[in-house]
Amino acid sequence: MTVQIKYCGCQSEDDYKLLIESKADLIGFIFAKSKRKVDPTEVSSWIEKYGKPKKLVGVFQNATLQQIKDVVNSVPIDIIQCHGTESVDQLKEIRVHCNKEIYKALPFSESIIKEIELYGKVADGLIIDSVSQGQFGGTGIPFSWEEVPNMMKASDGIGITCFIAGGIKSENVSELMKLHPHGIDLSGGIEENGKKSVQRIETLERMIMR
Ligand SMILES: O=C(O)c1ccccc1N[C@@H]1O[C@H](COP(=O)(O)O)[C@@H](O)[C@H]1O
Repeated sequence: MTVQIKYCGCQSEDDYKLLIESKADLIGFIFAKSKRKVDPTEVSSWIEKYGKPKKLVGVFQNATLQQIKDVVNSVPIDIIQCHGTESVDQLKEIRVHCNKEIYKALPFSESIIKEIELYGKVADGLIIDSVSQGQFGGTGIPFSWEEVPNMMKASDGIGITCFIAGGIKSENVSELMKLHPHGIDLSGGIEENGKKSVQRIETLERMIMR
């Protein structure tokens, strides 16, 4: 199976131009509290200007249904990524009201297989990310990847795509690829001075050889 690539944290018109030309399957925008947070109106203007050749993801963290609806009504995203402590029932409610695919980010922990089995029944995709110093999302720090094969097996068992996130970059992506993740999700690892970097993206994509 070909690995899916998601590049997240698109912050500017220049980032968007670069990412739509990349090998990414998915491009993510952060609508949660973050140094990468973007304004929906600005995002819409980039999409209008350059088109939408990739699937677009909106990232939220414990947002209210109304906050999510406000973004979905103004930006043509395909997927809502819930990157907080949203419950299974909240995901169901978001799906009913927003009519979009739902991805759930799960913090890597000892109970990750149980979490995959629980959330995999309601989400369309899962993202396993690291937690560092209470921060979840955009940490730039990888978790320990030994469990990746078991996580993929558990996700295969329920027929769901599972991405690995957290501190992935060209220097460590080969190690991760040997464990055959369904998808990889990167933000900081393709940035230089807070902007998406063509060199970093090209180097990473050479390592993946997709
Ligand atoms: O990137 C952020 O700033 C962010 C903020 C809040 C929630 C999620 C966020 N990003 C997600 O973090 C991972 C990748 O991060 P990194 O490669 O370690 O920098 C990815 O799932 C993004 O969607």
